Amino acid sequence: MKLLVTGGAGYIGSVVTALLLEAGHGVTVLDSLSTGHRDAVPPGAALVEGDVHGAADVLDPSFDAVLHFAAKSLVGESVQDPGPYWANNVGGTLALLEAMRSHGVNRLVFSSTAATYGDPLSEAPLRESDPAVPANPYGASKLAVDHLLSGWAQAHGLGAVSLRYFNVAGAHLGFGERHDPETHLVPNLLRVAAGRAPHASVLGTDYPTGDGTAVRDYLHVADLAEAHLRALERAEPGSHRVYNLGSGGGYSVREVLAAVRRVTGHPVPAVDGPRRAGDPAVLVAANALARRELGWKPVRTLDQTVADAWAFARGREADA
Ligand SMILES: NC(=O)c1ccc[n+]([C@@H]2O[C@H](COP(=O)([O-])OP(=O)(O)OC[C@H]3O[C@@H](n4cnc5c(N)ncnc54)[C@H](O)[C@@H]3O)[C@@H](O)[C@H]2O)c1
Ligand SMILES: O=c1ccn([C@@H]2O[C@H](COP(=O)(O)OP(=O)(O)O[C@H]3O[C@H](CO)[C@H](O)[C@H](O)[C@H]3O)[C@@H](O)[C@H]2O)c(=O)[nH]1
Repeated sequence: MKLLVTGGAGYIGSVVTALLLEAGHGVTVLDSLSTGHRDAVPPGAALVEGDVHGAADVLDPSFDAVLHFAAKSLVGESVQDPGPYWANNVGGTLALLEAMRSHGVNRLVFSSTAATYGDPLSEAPLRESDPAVPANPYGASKLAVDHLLSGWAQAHGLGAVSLRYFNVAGAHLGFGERHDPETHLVPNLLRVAAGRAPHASVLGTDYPTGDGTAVRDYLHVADLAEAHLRALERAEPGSHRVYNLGSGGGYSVREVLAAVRRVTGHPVPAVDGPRRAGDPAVLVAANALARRELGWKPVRTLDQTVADAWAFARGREADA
C-alpha cells in the first residue's frame, strides 16, 4: 500500500513507519518536527516537513490510506493551555479529513487514547463501551476526533479505526522514545539508571491501590505497532471502529520501578512525592475486542518492554 503517516518523526509514528516499511509498504511521513526528530524518520520513508493543516498539498489519489499520529499529547500542558490542543488535534484532523476527501483517500487509522475515559469510577478493565468522560483537554480533543470520525464515516464513506492506546513504552527496530521534556514513567526511570538524573519521583503514594501508587497498563510499542497493520486491513468504507490497545494487565509505579531495577541492575533511588494533577488511580484495558476483531495479541512482558527501552537509551548514549 502507499501510505501517508502523519507524526512519523515522533516516538510511536517512527516505530510504526519502520514496521510498515518492513512489511513492504511505501510510506510518506508528514511531520512538523515540533516534538519529533528528522533522524527518527526511518530510512526508506520520504519526509515532508509540514503541518497536517497542509495535508491537501501532500496527498494525492494514489495514496491508499493514512495513519494519523500527529498530535499534541501532554496532559498537563493541555490543562494550562488548551487552545493549541483543539487547534492541532481537532482542527488538524478536520483539515486532514477534508484533504483525504478531496483526493478520494478513504481509509484512516487514528491514534486515540485511554485519556478519553477520564477518571473511571471502577478499577475494572476498561471496555470500549464504557463511559468516556475525559478529565483534561487532551483527552477531550481525542474523544472529539473519535466522534468526528464516526460522523465522517457515515456521511462520506470513510473507513476509520480509532486505536485507544494505554501506556506505550519500549523500543523496536532501532526507534524509541526521545521526548524533551520527558514526562513518561519508564524513560524517566531509565534516565536515573543511566546516571542522567539523581533520583526518580514516585508521583502519589496514597492511591487506593495495593501499594498506594497509580496503576497503568504498559504495552510494548512493538505489540502496539503490529495492531496498526491489522487495523489498516480492518478499515471498511462507511464504518468507524474503536479498539483499546493495552496488555490487559496493570502495574503500579512501584512495580515498574522494581522492573527497571531488575533489568538495569541499578538501584534507581526514588523519592516519594505528591500526586500529579489529573492522574487517575487505575487505567487498565479490556482488550478482548481487539483480540477478537483484529486478531491481535500482545505478547511482550513488562521486563522485555523495559529491557528494549533500556537498550535503546544506552544506544543513544553511546552515539552521543
Ligand atoms: N505515548 C503514549 O503512551 C500515547 C498514549 C496514548 C496515545 N498516544 C497518541 O499517539 C500519538 C503519538 O504519540 P507519541 O508519543 O509518538 O508522540 P510524539 O510527540 O513523539 O509524536 C508526535 C509527532 O507528531 C508531530 N506533530 C505534532 N503536531 C503536528 C502537526 N500539527 N502537523 C504535523 N506534525 C505534527 C510531532 O512533531 C511528532 O513527531 C499521539 O497522537 C498521541 O496522542 C500516545
Ligand atoms: O516520573 C514519573 C512519571 C510518571 N509517574 C507516574 O507514572 C504513571 C504513568 O505516567 P506516564 O506519564 O508514564 O503516563 P500517563 O498514564 O500519565 O499517560 C499515558 O496515558 C494517558 C492515558 O491515560 C495518555 O494517553 C498519555 O498520552 C500517555 O502518555 C502515572 O501514575 C504517573 O503519575 C511517576 O510516578 N513518576
